[in-house]
Amino acid sequence: MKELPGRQLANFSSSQFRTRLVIAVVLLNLMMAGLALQSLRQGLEQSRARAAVATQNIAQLLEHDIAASFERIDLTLQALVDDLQDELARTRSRRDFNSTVRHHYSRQPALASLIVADSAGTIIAGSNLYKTTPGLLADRDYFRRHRDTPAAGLVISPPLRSRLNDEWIITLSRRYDSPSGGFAGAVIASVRVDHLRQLFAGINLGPNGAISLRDLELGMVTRHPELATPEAAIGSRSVSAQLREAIQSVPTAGTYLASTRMDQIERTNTYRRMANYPYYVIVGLADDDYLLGWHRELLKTAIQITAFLLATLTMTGLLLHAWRCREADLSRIASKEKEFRTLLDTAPDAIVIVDAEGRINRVNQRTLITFGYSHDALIGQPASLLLATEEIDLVTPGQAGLDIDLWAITADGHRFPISASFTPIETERGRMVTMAIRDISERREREEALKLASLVYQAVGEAIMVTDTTNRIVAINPAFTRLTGYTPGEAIGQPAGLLHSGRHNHAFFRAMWESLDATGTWKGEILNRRRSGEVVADWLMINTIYDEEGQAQWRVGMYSTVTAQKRAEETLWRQASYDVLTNLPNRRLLLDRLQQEINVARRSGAQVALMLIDLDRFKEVNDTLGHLAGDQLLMEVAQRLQACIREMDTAARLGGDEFAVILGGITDVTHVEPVAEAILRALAGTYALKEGDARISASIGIAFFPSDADHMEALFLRADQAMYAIKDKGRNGVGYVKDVWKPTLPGR
Ligand SMILES: Nc1nc2c(ncn2[C@@H]2O[C@H](COP(=O)(O)OP(=O)(O)OP(=O)(O)O)[C@@H](O)[C@H]2O)c(=O)[nH]1
Repeated sequence: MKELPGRQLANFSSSQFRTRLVIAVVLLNLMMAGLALQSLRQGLEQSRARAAVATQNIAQLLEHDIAASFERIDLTLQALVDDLQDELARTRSRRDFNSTVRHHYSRQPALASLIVADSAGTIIAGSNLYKTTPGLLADRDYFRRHRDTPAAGLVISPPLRSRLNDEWIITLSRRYDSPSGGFAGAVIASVRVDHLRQLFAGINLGPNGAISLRDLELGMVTRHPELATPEAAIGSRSVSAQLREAIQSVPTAGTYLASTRMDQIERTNTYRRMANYPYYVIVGLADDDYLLGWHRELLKTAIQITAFLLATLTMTGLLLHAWRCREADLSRIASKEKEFRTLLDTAPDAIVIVDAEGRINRVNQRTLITFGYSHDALIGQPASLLLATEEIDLVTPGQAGLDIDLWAITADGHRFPISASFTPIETERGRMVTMAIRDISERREREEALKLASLVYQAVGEAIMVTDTTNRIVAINPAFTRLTGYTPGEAIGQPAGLLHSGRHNHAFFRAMWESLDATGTWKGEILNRRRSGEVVADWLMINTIYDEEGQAQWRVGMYSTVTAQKRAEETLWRQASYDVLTNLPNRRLLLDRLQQEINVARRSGAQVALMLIDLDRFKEVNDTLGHLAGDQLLMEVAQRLQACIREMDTAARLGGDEFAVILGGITDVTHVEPVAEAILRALAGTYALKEGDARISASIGIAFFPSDADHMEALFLRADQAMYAIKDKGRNGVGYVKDVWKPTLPGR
């Protein structure tokens, strides 16, 4: 048989599929994660780039602001210097410059103070109240610089503690000269460091942003936000290594990433050295602030990636489950297909499945063996190829469901009879017809043989009766009707005992059945009763027909009439076996039957009872009523005896006034005594003889085989002894062996 496509699908390795699926899902997830990471990295870089640009812009802006502010202050200082020098040239004397100073100071709101010192460093004019302590500023670096270097120009100090109010300030100062050109003093503008810090505070750099202003030695000038740490103190040169490296490589401006020692916050920083002033402006945006959006993006991406992972895992799980279900289905289909193929191939019939076009779609092994084709040679061929009968139409629906005897033809042209049955089946490929073909050659031969046998059976001269296992008549032939007078209607269904004459005892039939059971045959003479009532001796031969399991199925009895010779033999036999006076079996036949019963009892385990019966004082009958009366009484005794026993039991006359009875097949010895008592009673009744009434009694001795004796002669002896014991006791009674004979087993 060809394999179905389902089997090929089932062969596709499921572990291969699972591995590929898992690899694909893992790769897909890795790809998604890679893309997401790439996008995040780009986002991070863009954010950093934007932060760098923002800090650069702010640093530039601040530089301009501070420079503009310092320039304005310088212009004020220069204007004040001009005014002072003009005044000194004009008056050649020192005068009160306070009004001039305050005039200029009022135009500079950024200034903490504006003061004028003379050549000794003593403040001589000021925007605010000032100390007139002589030489108060003489030790200031910027003052000494102006005094010693006429061309010093604008001098900007590092952060200082104001000697006027102790505030942190930086000073911008210029020298002014006397009309002779000598050093006359300095004008000094103070800017509160805190003022600069407030300038920085006005710029929004986020919660963690920072701006600082440092001098060229990187000493802290001011910082926003303020910190109380030593690193953030004015003058502190504690800066990150990254800043030092960046300034070393590019002193003018640059951007770097670092976390400061003072607050440990990671920032993108831009430093910028001011063009005309000794300061670095450093602007830092905290990563946490400017990456807030990126962090949200990161979270969103992580959620998306996780969702994608879960979705793909779920999909994979569902797919694997579906695959497993499909595999289970395929395996079920494959198993069904295997079952189906096994069924087909082990079927005793050739089975051919024919499609709607009448072409062979599928066949079993038996078809190939029966028709002698190869599988491939049959598939696709018209189904009529197998049939020798042309007119059968396999396709027409009406033909399906049909059982019909046809002729088939093998590959080598051999024709043989078949029984074909057509059954329609609906398949996914449309309606098909299953054709089950059975080779009936043997059946045909058997039928022919039976037909012949039947003819013989009908025509034969011997009477034949067939019985079944229940011993009922199932068939008779015309010769049987001629012989017995029974028609088939009267005989068939009746027990075989229909023919019994009642002349045979139990032992006769038992022997017959034993022979039939052992050998299947029996033959002998049997007294049969005709339909007319006449009893006739027939010669019967019985044979047994067995079924395939060896069990008896039929018994065939053949009857033939007993011939004259057989009749003569029968007469002789009767004379030798029966008592002439009483017509009871004589001693010889009795011994025969006793032996038969003993044989049966040996096999069956039952008991046999032998009764010896002797009439009491019979001589007196002879003596008083005459010998004929004695004969008559003996005949009457015979009849009374027979009336007391069953048909299968035997009553015999041994001679004189001695009789015997055999009771066979005894399973319970207590059943024997009532029979013996009945015989006693029957024989004791009055005998109405021609010569007058007579009364006698009898003495009975009973012995059992095998309990009293293990063979016939001994059995006889024991019964005789039991009988004589009764005679001795006074007659008219029943005696048993056990009463007279104490068993001395085994030598009884
Ligand atoms: N009428 C007739 N008598 C016979 C026949 N055969 C034997 N007898 C007689 O039967 C008698 C048998 O007698 P026994 O059995 O010896 O004695 P009994 O009178 O029966 O006494 P017990 O047996 O001792 O009770 C004898 O007289 C025989 O002659 C027969 O065929 N016909």
